[in-house]
Amino acid sequence: GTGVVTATPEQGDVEYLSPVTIGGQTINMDFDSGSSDLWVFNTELAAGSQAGHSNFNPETSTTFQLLQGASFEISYGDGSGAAGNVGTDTVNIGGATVTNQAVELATAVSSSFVQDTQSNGLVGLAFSKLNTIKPVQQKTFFDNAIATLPIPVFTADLRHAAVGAYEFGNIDSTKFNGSLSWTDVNATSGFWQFSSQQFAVGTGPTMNLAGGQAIADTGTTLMIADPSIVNAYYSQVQGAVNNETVGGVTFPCAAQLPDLAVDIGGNYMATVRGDDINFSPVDAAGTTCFGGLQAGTAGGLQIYGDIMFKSQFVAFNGGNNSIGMAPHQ
Ligand SMILES: C[C@H]1CC[C@H](NC(=O)Cn2ccnc2)CC1
Repeated sequence: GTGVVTATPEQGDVEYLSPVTIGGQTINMDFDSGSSDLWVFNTELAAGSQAGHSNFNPETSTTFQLLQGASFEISYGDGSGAAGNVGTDTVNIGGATVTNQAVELATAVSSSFVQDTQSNGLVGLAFSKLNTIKPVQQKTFFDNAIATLPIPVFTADLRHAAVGAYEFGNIDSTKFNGSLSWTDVNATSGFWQFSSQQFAVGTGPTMNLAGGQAIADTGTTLMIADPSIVNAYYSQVQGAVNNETVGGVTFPCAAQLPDLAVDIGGNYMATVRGDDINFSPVDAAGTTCFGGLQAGTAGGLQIYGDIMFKSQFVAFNGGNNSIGMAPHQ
């Protein structure tokens, strides 16, 4: 069958949380198309880490089975991480159900996860080759579910400060304008990766980024692009500065922010709304704002995170390794 769950943004759209039922216990988790582990806060964790969270209890699940000798250890691009043991259980996401899903029970989590009490773990939706379970790597929920889905697809419909949805096995055409533009994905890296070699700032000329590559990453809050794109963009924003203290580009909150169009696989120019590039105030007075578009390393992999998803409905096709995109309706 298909599955559909809400995707509810935390304050400031830092991340989006969706209900996942594990062994009959429903827990709000962060769906991450940039990683491939499903790990959860649980009763094995130290009490101090469990505090404030929903904690899966493997002992009260009648379907949980420990995977003897298996463990996981994952670290994320922002320096956060988790590690622990592994079992299997029935995982149900809005009706899409996998009976023998690897469920990773963290016994250690980094402080940023402990502090974020709205989030109780991640559901990795990148390719299974990135799964960190040892000695035997396990599959993602999507990989396990794909054969039972009417179509081998999941979609992300993320919104600014509003409830959106993740859907498995169905493309809801009422959620986007026009038709989806499809692009082949290079899964070699394990990410939903595509070429992104052109961009345009506002109504300006299309510019080239030779060899540009990007991934679609729902688990990253911002949009991390090549410095050439970031410089071209903020050169059009009065008062934009590279603010070392804050750790990125800031600008006056009243600034007029142009849209940014980025090439998706040579097939489609995805327009990211300027409003969504005004990410958050950095000062109490709300005078100075932090940019949703920030620079990565020159020539490095670009990470199109939630800032892009707020403008674009995205379909991930695991049947033919492609990504479909269209503006939200
Ligand atoms: C090379 C890329 C670097 C950025 C990676 N994204 C994340 O780490 C997103 N995330 C998940 C939990 N906390 C942050 C994806 C790989």
